[in-house]
Amino acid sequence: MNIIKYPNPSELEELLKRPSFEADYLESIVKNIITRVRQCGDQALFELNEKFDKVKLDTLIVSKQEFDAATNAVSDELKNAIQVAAENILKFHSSQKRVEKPVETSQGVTCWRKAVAIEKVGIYIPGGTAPLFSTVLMLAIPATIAGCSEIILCTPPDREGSINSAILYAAQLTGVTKVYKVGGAQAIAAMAYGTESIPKADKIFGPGNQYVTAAKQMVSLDGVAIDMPAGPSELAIIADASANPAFIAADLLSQAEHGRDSQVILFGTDEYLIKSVNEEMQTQIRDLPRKEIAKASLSNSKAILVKDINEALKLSNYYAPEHLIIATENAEDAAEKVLNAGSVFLGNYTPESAGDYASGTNHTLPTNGTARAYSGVSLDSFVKQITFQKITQAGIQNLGPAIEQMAEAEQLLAHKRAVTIRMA
Ligand SMILES: NC(=O)c1ccc[n+]([C@@H]2O[C@H](COP(=O)([O-])OP(=O)(O)OC[C@H]3O[C@@H](n4cnc5c(N)ncnc54)[C@H](O)[C@@H]3O)[C@@H](O)[C@H]2O)c1
Ligand SMILES: N[C@H](CO)Cc1c[nH]c[nH+]1
Ligand SMILES: [Zn+2]
Repeated sequence: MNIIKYPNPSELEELLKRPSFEADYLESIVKNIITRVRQCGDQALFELNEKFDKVKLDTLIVSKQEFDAATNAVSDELKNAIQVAAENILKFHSSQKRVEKPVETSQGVTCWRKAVAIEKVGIYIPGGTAPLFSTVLMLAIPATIAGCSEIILCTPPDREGSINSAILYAAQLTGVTKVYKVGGAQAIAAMAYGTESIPKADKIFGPGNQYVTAAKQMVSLDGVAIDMPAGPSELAIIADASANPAFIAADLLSQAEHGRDSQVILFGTDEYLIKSVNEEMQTQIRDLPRKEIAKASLSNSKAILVKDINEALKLSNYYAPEHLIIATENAEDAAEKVLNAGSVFLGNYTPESAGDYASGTNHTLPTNGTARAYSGVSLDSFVKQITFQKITQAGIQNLGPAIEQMAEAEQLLAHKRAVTIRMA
């Protein structure tokens, strides 16, 4: 990783730039894909599967036999691990349920709010470079807790036309209704507009590469809701001399191995630590099967020497990482000053991989600086909050004059009459 010492504020924008495709190029490719799916439905999906995933299919839906075979193919050890993760994700997301009490805002006027599940949700499970079955748990478990009645899933097939067994096992375990063999921007378009085989969803969830993320953003302009832009993985680490360089190197590599366009940033207060982390990474990368991917993403990454923890926090808040590890003395104190991040990991024994798989928090998180305003997926993502109100006859006498005044001032006299007629 490139080491940068004490950067000037004027250099920050360039220094902390994310790797990305040229926007016009990405937009034109994704727009074409969406248009083809809207015009030709399943036929376009079959053609795009051939073009991008090199597989010729004659049906998109996963059959019962395929689900059964997948359940048999997953080892007991992996099933047990999935169970541990699923229980923690269930516990953490169930704790997010809350019931609000009705409020009498004025005498005779009662208002309340109720969370109601989004009926049809579409979840995208990445499968281009790695089959992310953990993402099935992260999306389908909160959808099930919320009570969504239809949970459909799209994921790219391999060259034999199969879906990874653990993805199918996790889908079955968590109540996914149907699974379809299609990936990329075409899967997002199919769930947004519907095709002969794939039903239209009310909201689309899930991470993916830049094509998937751009497609989600484009279809969201057309009435379908999306969770957030959850693109290529990112990790920032704030570390001081108390951090363990081998742990830090392992964490940086863990996100670098996701994809060539992943990015990892180390903000260190100690030059010796930064050097040791770099050396450790060179050793640890050697036996990684995905070392070429990790190397490519490390070329987009940086280690930045800063004067102190406050400076590191300032830069991290500016960068707004998807994940932030704080490996410093008194990490909890530093955490109080985090303003922008998707998910934060504190201390020396909290690897980011814990949140990716099994601690309970959600790993579908905002990237590309959108953590400045977006939250990661949670139970709230799968419900809409509907407000209700009930006004008694005495209540309308009480509140009516204020409404009449305001309606008259806005020159909306039919609004005024709807109140006056009840007060007579
Ligand atoms: N932010 C998060 O919460 C989060 C969580 C998990 C994973 N991720 C990220 O998700 C991404 C997964 O990416 P992936 O590529 O492995 O899988 P993916 O499933 O997102 O994308 C694969 C699909 O991309 C399409 N595609 C490939 N090349 C194309 C091209 N030239 N033109 C048009 N479409 C093309 C293909 O249809 C293929 O099916 C990684 O970047 C990872 O870092 C993010
Ligand atoms: N780190 C990814 C989110 O950026 C999530 C993930 C899934 N599997 C492994 N990691
Ligand atoms: Zn990960």
